[in-house]
Amino acid sequence: MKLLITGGAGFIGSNFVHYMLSRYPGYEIINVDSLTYAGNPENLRQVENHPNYTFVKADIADQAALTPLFESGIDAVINFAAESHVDRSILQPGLFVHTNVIGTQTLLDLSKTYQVAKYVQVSTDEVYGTLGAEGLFTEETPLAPNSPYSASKAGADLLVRAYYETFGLPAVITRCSNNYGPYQFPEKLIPLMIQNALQDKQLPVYGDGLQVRDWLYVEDHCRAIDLVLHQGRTGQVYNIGGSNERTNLHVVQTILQELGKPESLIRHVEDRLGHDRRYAIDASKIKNELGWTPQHNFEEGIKATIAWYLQNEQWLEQVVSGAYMNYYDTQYAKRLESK
Ligand SMILES: NC(=O)c1ccc[n+]([C@@H]2O[C@H](COP(=O)([O-])OP(=O)(O)OC[C@H]3O[C@@H](n4cnc5c(N)ncnc54)[C@H](O)[C@@H]3O)[C@@H](O)[C@H]2O)c1
Repeated sequence: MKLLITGGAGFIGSNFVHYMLSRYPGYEIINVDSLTYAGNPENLRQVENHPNYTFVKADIADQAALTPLFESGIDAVINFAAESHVDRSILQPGLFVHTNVIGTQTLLDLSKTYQVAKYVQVSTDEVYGTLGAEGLFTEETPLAPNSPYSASKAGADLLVRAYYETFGLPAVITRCSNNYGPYQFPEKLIPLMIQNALQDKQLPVYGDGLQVRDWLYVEDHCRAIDLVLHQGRTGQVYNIGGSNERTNLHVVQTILQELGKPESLIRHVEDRLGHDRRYAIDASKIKNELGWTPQHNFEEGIKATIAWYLQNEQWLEQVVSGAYMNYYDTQYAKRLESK
């Protein structure tokens, strides 16, 4: 089987490339990634010489660059490539429309033209908007995105649906909750807090920190996508979530405890604009239909994640020293000063 994976140099994509090459050594994998600040070739160093792995640096919205890859015969596309950080989408919505909407539409067109057998769109629970204290997102929950990021992902999901309905493209959508684990860029909550705590820097927590997220260890997400790729019914949406609801504050406190650092490092900062209060997933469809179950609970997964960052401090230093991270740090510094 020949797979085109996009965004494979990012957090979830690189975990998926590792997962697939070890689970299906005979599969051929082409990884297309434009290497934005979030894409890091170091994430794939261990597999770069694998005989069945090819890396292609390209923008998923660049049809001319992608056409020869599709001409070479692709069985399935798994689209991870995205601008993925909500805070950045508030600063630069246009970039999110370019990659998440136009990029997806470009992949859909090529998948249609070259008749790929399966197209998997990796989406997010954020397209459903926010929940109150009760309830869960099901696949029937109406889309109500609140950030430019989630709006661009919802736009992509609607295009995928339209290509299935209009052209019969064999497409399927997954909507997953918050992931954590190795290779996550340290602008996202868990690696950012680990990194700051290790350096005895303040840990900026938005608002009261009582926003709830449903955390899933990245390997469990990879296994879910593997099942959807091979067995998921086309035209369907599958929610993926770990039933690990935790407040952001609890997550930060857990990291501090694990690292033996004081809670006095926590600094509450002005809340994110339009910050969703609670996400929680009903994953019964993928569990009942495809037999998926998460294998990692939060307590064990967060320990493994912290251990990985401790063992890979060089990786952390390398990504943090990038210009974009410094730019981003200054945004945080401004927020801290504004309090
Ligand atoms: N991280 C999460 O918790 C989470 C949860 C649910 C769904 N998702 C979705 O999963 C996917 C992967 O998320 P992630 O956290 O790994 O993101 P990430 O930001 O870590 O990685 C994104 C990757 O896409 C690449 N990319 C960006 N723009 C591109 C373009 N125009 N052309 C080609 N490559 C481009 C980047 O270089 C990077 O390697 C995204 O689609 C995201 O919406 C993420």
